[in-house]
Amino acid sequence: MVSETSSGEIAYHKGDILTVIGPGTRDGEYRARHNTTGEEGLVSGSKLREREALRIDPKLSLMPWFHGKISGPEAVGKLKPAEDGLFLVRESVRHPGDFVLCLCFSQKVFHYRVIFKDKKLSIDNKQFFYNLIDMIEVCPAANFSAPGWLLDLSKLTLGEIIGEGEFGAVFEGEYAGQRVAVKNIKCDVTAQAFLEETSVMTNLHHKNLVRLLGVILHNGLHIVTELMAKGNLVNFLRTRGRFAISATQLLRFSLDVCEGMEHLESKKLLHRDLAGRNILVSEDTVAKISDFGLAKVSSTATDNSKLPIKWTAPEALKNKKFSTQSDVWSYGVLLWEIFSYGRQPYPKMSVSEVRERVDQGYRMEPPDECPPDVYSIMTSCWEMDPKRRPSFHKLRERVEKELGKH
Ligand SMILES: Nc1ncnc2c1ncn2[C@@H]1O[C@H](COP(=O)(O)OP(=O)(O)OP(=O)(O)O)[C@@H](O)[C@H]1O
Repeated sequence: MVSETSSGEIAYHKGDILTVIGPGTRDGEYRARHNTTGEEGLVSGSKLREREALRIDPKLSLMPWFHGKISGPEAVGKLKPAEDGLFLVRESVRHPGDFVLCLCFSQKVFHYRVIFKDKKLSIDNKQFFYNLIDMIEVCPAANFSAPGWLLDLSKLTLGEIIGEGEFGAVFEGEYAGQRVAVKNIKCDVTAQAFLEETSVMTNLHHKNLVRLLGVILHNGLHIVTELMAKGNLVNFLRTRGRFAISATQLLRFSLDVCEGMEHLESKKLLHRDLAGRNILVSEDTVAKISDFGLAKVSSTATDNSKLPIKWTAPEALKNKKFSTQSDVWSYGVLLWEIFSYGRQPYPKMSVSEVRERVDQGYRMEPPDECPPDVYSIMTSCWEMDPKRRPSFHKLRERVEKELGKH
């Protein structure tokens, strides 16, 4: 996502950490990405100070994954049980000063040597980092976990089609004895973009985030996730309705989604397409967020015309300013969907009308029989000024409190 001020300069405060990603348009200027907001833009070199390489101290709590100078077999011992995605970084015994990343996949531990070139670190010689913390934050997510998450085609059995997405059909299936959902993406370009984005999902484990098991490269790309037997939340609510679903259940769904979003917030990850259609319901009626990390694929590949206008915050529509706060706006709309039992937001209004009127301060009425405190949570998510919207952490507390009353 590229979001910049009108002059193309990146917005930052003193002390923020930026990653230089290339030269700027003028001498002494760089293109940089903000490590926290993810924004990209230009910055003058005179404003930058190189972040010092962090001293490698095994006690440093910022790096619980750093285990100092230990041998390969010792690392394997520490990574037991070898759960997929579990990793540590060690200093090589044979080559002191060299670092090795040890990553578990499929009961095995893979050792990747960390390349040190021009005072920078890399795993793949493509992306370079000033220190291990930055590398670990990005690498398992972006570069080498995706190949590690390749599943075995022979263990997959495909069943019926259970859904149809923008990029292809979704099948029910079984993988190594587990019930799964499989999304098949045939278009090469889209598949490549998805493959890069799914690596974000591999690192996220939370009870309210749909779990990605891995991918299969065959006939395009197959994305294998846990099966969410009760389908998407909007259909779930519409087909059962207010006589079958209690207000407590609606609050439980609201809390489920909020907890999932709080987890993304804590990892500084954005969803960008939070909406009822992207929430799935499990066999035991737990709501989980899907398509996180994937939303970027559609928003970078397309222009504004593809944005889900009715769910997108005004500043994101206007200046592409996506942030956790713009996800909070969408969460407010999602709450409205939940409490109206799956109605389309801004009923009877066209998207252009919504855009214009919301900008002028119009907000949706509460759904029928919506508890006033829940409506007040929604409207707090729809503050025009993103800074005035609550965090997901705060929202979780408010929804929990509401649930306590039921
Ligand atoms: N893990 C799953 N378990 C059960 N059903 C699923 C699962 N994933 C998707 N589905 C079903 O398939 C439908 C389409 O899903 P998909 O994520 O492809 O759609 P989408 O929201 O259009 O996403 P995208 O825009 O990424 O293609 C969902 O609405 C849901 O009914």
